[in-house]
Amino acid sequence: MIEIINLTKRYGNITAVTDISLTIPNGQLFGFLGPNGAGKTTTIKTLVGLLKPTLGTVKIEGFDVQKQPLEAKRVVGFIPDKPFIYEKLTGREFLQFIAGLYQVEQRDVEERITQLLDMFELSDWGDELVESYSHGMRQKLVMSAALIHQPQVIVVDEPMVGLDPKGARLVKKIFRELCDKGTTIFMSTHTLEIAEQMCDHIAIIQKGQIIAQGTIEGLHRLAQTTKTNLEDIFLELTGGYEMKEVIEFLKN
Ligand SMILES: Nc1ncnc2c1ncn2[C@@H]1O[C@H](COP(=O)(O)OP(=O)(O)OP(=O)(O)O)[C@@H](O)[C@H]1O
Repeated sequence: MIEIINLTKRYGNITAVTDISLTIPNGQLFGFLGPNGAGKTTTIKTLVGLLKPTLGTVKIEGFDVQKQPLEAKRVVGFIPDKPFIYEKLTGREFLQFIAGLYQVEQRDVEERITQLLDMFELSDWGDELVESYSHGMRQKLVMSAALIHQPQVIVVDEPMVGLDPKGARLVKKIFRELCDKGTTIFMSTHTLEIAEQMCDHIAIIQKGQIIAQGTIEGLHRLAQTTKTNLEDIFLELTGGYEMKEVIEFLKN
């Protein structure tokens, strides 16, 4: 479970996030949808303890991310949009390194790595250096690393950007299976159709404020029946050109 309570984040004079509150229950695949610069990454970095809120509180599985950072970090897996990976390690070595940081029981590490490489279709690449990986393979390796300690909550920034359609469908399947087993996923995206294809519940952020939230059906209804500017926002968010192929593939 994730709780965001009256979160505000300012950078100097710029207010990136203004008083947002959200509760995401266990097992939900939650979509955080908004155009560029809306405040998605700022919220995500606050959620995982990389930024300190100006005001408000963020809790992961009941742990206050500011006051109980170690407890919170133990139960969360973070997949950033611009990940850092050690190029001179093999995929397997990178996962061993991350398992060490999370203090995964030594006797479980190899089995877990084998499972993850298999799950993300990287088994043939586990012993190759990361520097030889494609962008999509790196992304799948970073996702494997975020799952190594079997977190109850996953926070992921724009997971589909840079994946090819096959990779996107694999990630969609893995996320759904994780949620079905009770994992909570908080996922940002700037593409309405990605949110539509993947998420149980969506909140729309614009200029740092939540302007609507609900199921995708509920949001479409709201866009048609009220005098909000939701329709314009939907137009802005609908199918970024670069995502068209991925979206088509996800629909099947
Ligand atoms: N380190 C920073 N210093 C100053 N302003 C920042 C900083 N990081 C973000 N901002 C500003 O805060 C606002 C929200 O940015 P943020 O990166 O959270 O948006 P986003 O929704 O993730 O956008 P994108 O989809 O482009 O990644 C923007 O106006 C941005 O310029």
